[in-house]
Amino acid sequence: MKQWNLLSSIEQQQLLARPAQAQSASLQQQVAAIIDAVAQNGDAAVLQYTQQFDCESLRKLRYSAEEIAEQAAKLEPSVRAAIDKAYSTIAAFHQAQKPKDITVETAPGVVCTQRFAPLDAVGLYIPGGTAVLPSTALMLGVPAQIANNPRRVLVSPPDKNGELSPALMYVAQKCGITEVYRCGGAQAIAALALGTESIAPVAKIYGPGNSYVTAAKQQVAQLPGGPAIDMPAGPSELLVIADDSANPSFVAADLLSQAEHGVDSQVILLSPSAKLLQATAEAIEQQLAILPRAATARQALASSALIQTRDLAEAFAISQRYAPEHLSLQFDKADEAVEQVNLAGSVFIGHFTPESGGDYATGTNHVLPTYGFARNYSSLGLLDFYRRFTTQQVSKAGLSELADAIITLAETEGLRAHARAVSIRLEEGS
Ligand SMILES: NC(=O)c1ccc[n+]([C@@H]2O[C@H](COP(=O)([O-])OP(=O)(O)OC[C@H]3O[C@@H](n4cnc5c(N)ncnc54)[C@H](O)[C@@H]3O)[C@@H](O)[C@H]2O)c1
Ligand SMILES: N[C@H](CO)Cc1c[nH]c[nH+]1
Ligand SMILES: [Zn+2]
Repeated sequence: MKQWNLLSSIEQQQLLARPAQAQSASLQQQVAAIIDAVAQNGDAAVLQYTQQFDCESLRKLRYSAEEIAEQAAKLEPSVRAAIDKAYSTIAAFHQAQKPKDITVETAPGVVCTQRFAPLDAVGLYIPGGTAVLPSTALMLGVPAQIANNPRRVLVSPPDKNGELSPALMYVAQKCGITEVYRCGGAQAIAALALGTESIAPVAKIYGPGNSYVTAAKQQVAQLPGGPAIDMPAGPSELLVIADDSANPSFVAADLLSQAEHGVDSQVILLSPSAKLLQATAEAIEQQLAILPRAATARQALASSALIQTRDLAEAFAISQRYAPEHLSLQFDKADEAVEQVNLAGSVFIGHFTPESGGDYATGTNHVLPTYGFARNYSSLGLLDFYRRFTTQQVSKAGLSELADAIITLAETEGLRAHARAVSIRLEEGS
């Protein structure tokens, strides 16, 4: 446990540093080589890497419609019901985000519109290395379905038997996703970006993943004509601000829920109460004793921190500086503090709002910016599945109205042809 105001500014900085990401030059080169191999050899390269990393006996990338239905039918009814419940809350929240076109007459005879068009093809990456995450398929599949993107392509690394889980296939079916491929890692991202014999390229790639996936997304986005990507969504993070009114067992459970994701996850507790910090540390130990992923969580806890602050205001300031993926506020009247701590991917307000609620079923999207990018990137939402574009229509009278401004600005910039495109119309009439 550390006391914030006793630390030097370098120590404070070190305490809030994210675990080093595996973004080394050699990883970048390895990913570039995989992308190149897919560019040269298409499906054969995707298949070869998938055999190497995921399933040696894999022979076929694509799931047919019958195979999707067959896998989905194996799902246990209780999991099916859980997915149905999560689907309905996520759909309700994203449906409400539907954008509206706008039309504005900006000057007499000058009509501008802003319109939204669904992207024609979206690639949804569902991680499958250390854990299979059908919930992530809901977070990407539901908005893509509501936006009505004509092509919705799901890729995910297969298990040792070359299969994707029944839960994942049930989500695909529910979200109307008919293109499903058994491949993950950089090779799947390359296939979505460049296209292969069997996978046509997509306009935008979504979804979290490990360092290979993240590096591949960044590299393909820089190719000429390459796809757009959603955001840097890396290892999970949680920052909790709590005071004496919090229940230490709840706080400990929340911290462990994100620590169990991966060894590079990071969790932070800020509190003015030494008593709460101590009780939470004890509760973490008790809960770790019965946690199946305790080894992973322990490694994540090694680069995590419990920090005593002077008061809640100091905790808010630290949180704003860290800009966590998830921020949990566990103190009375937490709803009144949200405006002061808005630099976070998603905020969990009050004692009965566990972070895992948002991971699965409150309705918000769990694909969120990590690594401090919450400072300048948004949480994933329905709008990310659209392109926004504008139109303008100007009548002759409207052009007369704007002519002076356009011609003067064009001449100020030394762009005579721009000015002429206006004056010629007014001189020559119809
Ligand atoms: N921020 C978010 O919104 C969010 C949501 C869910 C998950 N996550 C994160 O996503 C990540 C998922 O990672 P994962 O590993 O479980 O699954 P993954 O699907 O991202 O990666 C698995 C793939 O990595 C590739 N790979 C593995 N070792 C390789 C090697 N040596 N060389 C080249 N390629 C290799 C393989 O192709 C394999 O299929 C975790 O860090 C998790 O915390 C983040
Ligand atoms: N907490 C993760 C995002 O950081 C999302 C997730 C999926 N399943 C469970 N949790
Ligand atoms: Zn989670």
